[in-house]
Amino acid sequence: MAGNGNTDGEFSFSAAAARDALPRITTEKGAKSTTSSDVCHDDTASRVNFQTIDQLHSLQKKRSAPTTPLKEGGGVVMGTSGPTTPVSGESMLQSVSASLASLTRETGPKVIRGDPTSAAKVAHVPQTPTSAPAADVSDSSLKFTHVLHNLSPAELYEQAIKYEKGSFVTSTGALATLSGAKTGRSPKDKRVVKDETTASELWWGKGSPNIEMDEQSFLVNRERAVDYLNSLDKVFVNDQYLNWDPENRIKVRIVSARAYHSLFMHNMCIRPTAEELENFGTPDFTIYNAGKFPCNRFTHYMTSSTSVDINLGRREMVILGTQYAGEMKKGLFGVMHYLMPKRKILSLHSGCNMGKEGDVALFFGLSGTGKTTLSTDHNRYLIGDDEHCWSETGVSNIEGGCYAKCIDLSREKEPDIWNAIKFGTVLENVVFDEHTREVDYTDKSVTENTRAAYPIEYIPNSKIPCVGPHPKNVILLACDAFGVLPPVSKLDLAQTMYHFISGYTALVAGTEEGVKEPRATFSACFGAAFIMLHPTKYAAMLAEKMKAQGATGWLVNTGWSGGSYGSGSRIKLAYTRKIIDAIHSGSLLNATYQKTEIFGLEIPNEVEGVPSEILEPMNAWEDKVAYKDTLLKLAGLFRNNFETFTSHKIGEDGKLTEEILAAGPNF
Ligand SMILES: Nc1ncnc2c1ncn2[C@@H]1O[C@H](COP(=O)(O)OP(=O)(O)O)[C@@H](O)[C@H]1O
Ligand SMILES: C=C(OP(=O)(O)O)C(=O)O
Ligand SMILES: [Ca+2]
Ligand SMILES: [Mn+2]
Repeated sequence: MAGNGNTDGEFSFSAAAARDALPRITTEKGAKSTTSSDVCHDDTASRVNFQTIDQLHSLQKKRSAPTTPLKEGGGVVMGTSGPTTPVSGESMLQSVSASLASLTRETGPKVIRGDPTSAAKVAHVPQTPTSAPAADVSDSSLKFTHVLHNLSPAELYEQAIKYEKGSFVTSTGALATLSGAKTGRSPKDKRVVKDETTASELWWGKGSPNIEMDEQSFLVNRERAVDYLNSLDKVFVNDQYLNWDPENRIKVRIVSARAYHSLFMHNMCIRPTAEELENFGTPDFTIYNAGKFPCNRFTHYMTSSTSVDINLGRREMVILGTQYAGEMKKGLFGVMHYLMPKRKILSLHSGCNMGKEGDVALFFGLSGTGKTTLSTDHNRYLIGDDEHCWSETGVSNIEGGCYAKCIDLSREKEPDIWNAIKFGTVLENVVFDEHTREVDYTDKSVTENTRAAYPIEYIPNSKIPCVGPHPKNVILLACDAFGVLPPVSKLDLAQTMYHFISGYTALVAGTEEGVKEPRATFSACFGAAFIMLHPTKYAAMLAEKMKAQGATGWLVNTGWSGGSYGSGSRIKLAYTRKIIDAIHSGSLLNATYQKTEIFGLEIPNEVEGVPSEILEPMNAWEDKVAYKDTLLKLAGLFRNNFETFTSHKIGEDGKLTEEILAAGPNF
């Protein structure tokens, strides 16, 4: 779309007209105009730039001025009421048309830019002429699919509110949405295409998150998603980037049915500038998100109506039967876990921040252990809350946004996250007052997994670009609902690797009535759901990098103290923050330590601002016998879990492997 040089007559206001859109009230005759007889003078005398209501409305919106001249001339023009984008041109439409092309029919979709409700005619990409016989023409090939390409948050708000039930503006300006039946990820419905290459490269079998599917079944699901998307009046297309490391940036395209999904990815991926969008070209990876439209069980490998399918060969992902937006971000994370190690870059399920002195810390941990909460630290620069890369040159965030849990969110405890929930932020599955639209963050009526997705720059001290030097501290977070792991312990390299490979956390079993027993989870590399290669590959890279950089490992229990869930209590966030402060400042490195029994963890005798009684977990338990029993129980769970890894070597270093095996609990 041309900036101001549009001459095709379909769109009639110039930038200058827009600037002077509303008539100025002039008071030429000074005091005279204030007399009662002249009161209507300005009204009658003022000149207007519009003759009709439609024209008036057309003046309300000023043409977006792209930051660079556009290549394709002024052929594509928006209507007067539909959303606009600063960048378009035929190349984008052609590229989207290719993305949406059917694999089973001769004819591709007719794509057209802009909102279908828009009054004006807009340019479209005609179908590529093919030698298809007339008999192959179907109704689907006769209709247009409108493409809403990289809409702005404001436009996406309007789309969501107009067309998506359950979309509302909250009192702080966030967009409240509902994700439908699925309010969390569906790991059991994840499928990865097993072909000749991936059969040997990826981690398959027991413990692996990669449940296989064949190419044919993938194509069936892909066609299902594409047909569904093409059957809609409009689809949303986001062209964005992953990874702030410019040399290892990936171009992603997300085709989705909902404005909610488009805004979510707008926030979560890296947002291209108008110039970058202009030159975007062909994406490296494409997601077809058909949302609520299900897969079906006549398709091989399908076991439910939800399927999240990754095809690394085709560089595509298909989502059917779930609208949970986290599937998209975590699906792409899986792709990075495949692509980055090939380039000798370690992908990390961790938060990351940096102190004023340039000291970088990583926060590993499973969902709910505190990556987002603890990496968002008012005294430090936020590099990212969830997905990172560690290359030869340092760390980089994969994403452009954060995805915070909102349950029990409070302004006092987490002011930066609280303040990030404003215009542009997607608020999933929260409950709010129907009149004031104030959100009740304690309300779990829809789900316990309420979420806010916001651009990283909504955190005031975010580090843009989101890159930093090599980490100094590697913090492993475990929310131990058994209450036996110390609030903090210092780890040697072998222990760090042991706990990294174990990937332990134990949460209480959600909202089910009467469930008192914590449920232990072991998830290799603190993110088994997302890794693609065998865990030992990532572990070997982490060991090598930590060794080379002299980084220190720490294990921090953000869970229970003084008893298991039910008798003890969760360690106060304020205490955990003090512990983290002491790690960052270096003061904890110089503390005096003692070793715990069984797990052999080095625990400090003192941490500033934390009651010393809780530092040794046994002290905090009244019932010492129960403590010992629980500790042994947990140690047994660790040992069982690690059995699958005892036959694997970590990297080339046989000695390290032995040390790692010896770094587990002794009993
Ligand atoms: N001591 C603590 N340390 C960290 N988080 C805590 C603590 N106590 C309670 N919490 C809560 O636990 C949750 C941690 O979730 P989050 O930071 O989103 O985890 P992740 O990003 O690892 O999934 C937050 O809701 C936080 O308020
Ligand atoms: C989005 C997710 O990440 P986390 O809970 O780690 O923030 C998820 O696991 O679905
Ligand atoms: Ca998080
Ligand atoms: Mn996470």
